[in-house]
Amino acid sequence: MIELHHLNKTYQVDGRQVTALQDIQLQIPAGQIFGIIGRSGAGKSTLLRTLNLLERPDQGRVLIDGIDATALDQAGLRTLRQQIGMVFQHFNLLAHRTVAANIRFALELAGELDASAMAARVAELLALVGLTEQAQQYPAQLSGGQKQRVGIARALANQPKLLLCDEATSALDPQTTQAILQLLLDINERLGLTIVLITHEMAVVRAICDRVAVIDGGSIVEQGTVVDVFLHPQHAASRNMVAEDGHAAVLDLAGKLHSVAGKLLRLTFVDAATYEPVIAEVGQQLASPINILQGSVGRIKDRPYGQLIVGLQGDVSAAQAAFASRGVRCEALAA
Ligand SMILES: Nc1ncnc2c1ncn2[C@@H]1O[C@H](COP(=O)(O)OP(=O)(O)OP(=O)(O)O)[C@@H](O)[C@H]1O
Repeated sequence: MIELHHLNKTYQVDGRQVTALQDIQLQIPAGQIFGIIGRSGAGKSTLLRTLNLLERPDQGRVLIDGIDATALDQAGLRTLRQQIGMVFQHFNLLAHRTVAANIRFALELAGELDASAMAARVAELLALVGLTEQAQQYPAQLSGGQKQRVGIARALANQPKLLLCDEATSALDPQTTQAILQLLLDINERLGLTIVLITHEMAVVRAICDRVAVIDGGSIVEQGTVVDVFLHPQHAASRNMVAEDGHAAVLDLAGKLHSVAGKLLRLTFVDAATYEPVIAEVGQQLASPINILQGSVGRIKDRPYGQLIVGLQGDVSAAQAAFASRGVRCEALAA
């Protein structure tokens, strides 16, 4: 478990103060994939770097499994950092070392294994990220996705309990992004390690995260499960992020449907309800037609969801009760 308590960070730029982090309060459960999403300049990198104290907060505490990282001496910090791997947007590989030697470098720095143990560990890591065949190639001979696989293998070399990902897929095309996200998901499930990632894309959060915090202007403006934040964003910054992931219509439609007769409802289906003929059943039960006006379906991590705006001629409370009894959230919207 990682706990951030009242973190503040200000930079001095040309004699003026730039607030990068403002009273950050976060709890990141062990074993989860936790996303921090925000626009450029929101404070994501600064926040991520406070987790391994690459950036020291001006105020506040960073607790990792109950240990206050901000109070550690240099030796304590070195030990802590060995338990934290980091993956970078631009890979940060050593150009003159082969793939295997790039991964081995992390083991050499830790200095805990002899040569044969290092070779065995490197082979294991290459297999984990699917690069056994490329072991003797140099970074310049690799695709972006392969470079990031090396970056991930290197970050995992010393068996960290926490992996920090700094826009790990932002330099990759959409297909490669999906492959790298699946690799991170696989690693999280197989090794049980906690992953904290920063991104400016809700699609990344939706694909693999369990929980998400939205950062805006250096403050956390919203946090929760991805299902809650994605389907019911409360803050304007979160709504914009969701909208950019192609979910705008359902979120913003309500105000544009003045001409529709009846009441407007937003229905949210998650998991099993997604596959049931709920609309038809409720329409029959209430003996009033339900008119589908707009909709969106997809997946949040491994969970199917659907969100519909419907028009209803009948009684809203009865409809809400009927939908609730079938596991569907139903909100009345102001038309
Ligand atoms: N070393 C620094 N010196 C001065 N100002 C900084 C420094 N690092 C960050 N900042 C400022 O702090 C604020 C937050 O920056 P940060 O890099 O954390 O944001 P970000 O959300 O990661 O942005 P991006 O997605 O563009 O990387 C910005 O206003 C930035 O200009």
